[in-house]
Amino acid sequence: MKTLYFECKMGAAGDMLMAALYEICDQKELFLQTMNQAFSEYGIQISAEESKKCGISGTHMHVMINGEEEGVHVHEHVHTHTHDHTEAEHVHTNEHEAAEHHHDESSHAHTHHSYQSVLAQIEHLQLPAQVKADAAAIYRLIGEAESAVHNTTLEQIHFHEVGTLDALADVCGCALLMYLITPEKVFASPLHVGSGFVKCAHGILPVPAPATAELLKGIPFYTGSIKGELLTPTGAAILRHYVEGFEEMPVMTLEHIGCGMGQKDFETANCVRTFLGDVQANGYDDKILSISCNLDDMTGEDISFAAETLLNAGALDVYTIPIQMKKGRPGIILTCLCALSEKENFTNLFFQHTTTRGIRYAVYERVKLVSTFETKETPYGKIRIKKSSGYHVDHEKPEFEDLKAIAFKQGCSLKDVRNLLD
Ligand SMILES: O=C([S-])c1cc(C(=O)S)c[n+]([C@@H]2O[C@H](COP(=O)(O)O)[C@@H](O)[C@H]2O)c1
Ligand code: NI
Repeated sequence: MKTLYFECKMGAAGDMLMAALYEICDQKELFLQTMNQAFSEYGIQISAEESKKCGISGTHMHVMINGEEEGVHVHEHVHTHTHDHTEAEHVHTNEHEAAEHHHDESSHAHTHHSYQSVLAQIEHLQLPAQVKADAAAIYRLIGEAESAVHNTTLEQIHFHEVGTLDALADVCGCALLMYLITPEKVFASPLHVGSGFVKCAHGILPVPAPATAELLKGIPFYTGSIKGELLTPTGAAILRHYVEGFEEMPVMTLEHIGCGMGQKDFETANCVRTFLGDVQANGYDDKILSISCNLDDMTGEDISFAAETLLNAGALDVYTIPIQMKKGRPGIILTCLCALSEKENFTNLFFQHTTTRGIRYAVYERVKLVSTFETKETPYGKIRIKKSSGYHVDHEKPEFEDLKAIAFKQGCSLKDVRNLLD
């Protein structure tokens, strides 16, 4: 089965995803021609250039607007641009601001885009209907996240950076490339979001930015030690729209590898990698590492902190088992499951956050069913249905986090929410 895997160990922004997809697309000329024709009326010119980071060669996508690169905002990983607006907060909810408007400031001219105006721009583009539908769905995700963050409605929100023309080009570019590549299955790694703060039109925001955090609901992500915004709202929305599962890379026979570069340089190569290949339809087998230690001198609070730290660092699972240790001491086994490649990282975390002086490793062979998601509409919102198949079985199950969110919001039982699906 033709499978696409996004490796987001350095997060993702729209331009990085577009570049990573461009590298694995075998219709590069057609892509550039279609995009440049569709966006010519906006003075946008898209080109692909070789970029090297840490000695690795990849592609950086240049989005030039009237001859200037990515005018209003930069899709790099530490956004240092500020807009010195006099308004304290920049989600505009006034009636008179329902259409686009501009601020002419001494330093720059800055446009705000309503959700409806972005949808109208997408509809007007000369792109295949499926591409426009995907781009609109991605902007709906961003719009819903924005309206949740600012406690307003889709009709009233105004986008700042995410509504600019270069962001629109990134979203449409990714949608067109996905259309040309046509993978049957799409997976991604858990997402590295970065840490610290980011400056943007709203002011200084914590990382992940609030809109990004909304978009991450139900998706495994981690912060890590790199300071800066690694995952942007646009990157998160594109991945949320296309990706069926955020997990370890399945066992696949590779055909193409892509490397999409960000603009900023870090000690670690700042890129999204794409892997396109064949995954056996029956499920897939791989190996995982189990790391354990016995503990008899940590408090419940400290053990819980250690477990949470391991999960935040990207562990596949963390659990404790009560045991009876020597000298009559009650204790626990703390176990973390992770990818083999993460052995050193998790070993360091075990020694840093527990009192243990030794840890044990076990490598397990694992088989997994192939999972896909479908979304069902209910009167109280969407519920994702996880479908798992392979090894002569087919299961389906509503996502518990979706059921829980609706049950809490409506003040009803989980059974009531499950009944909505009948
Ligand atoms: O444009 C808007 S409305 C916007 C909202 C938010 C919130 O978290 S709320 C954050 N940002 C920041 O702007 C850039 C956008 O980068 P893209 O690559 O997604 O276009 C980023 O730094 C966001 O954190 C914008
Ligand atoms: Ni503004």
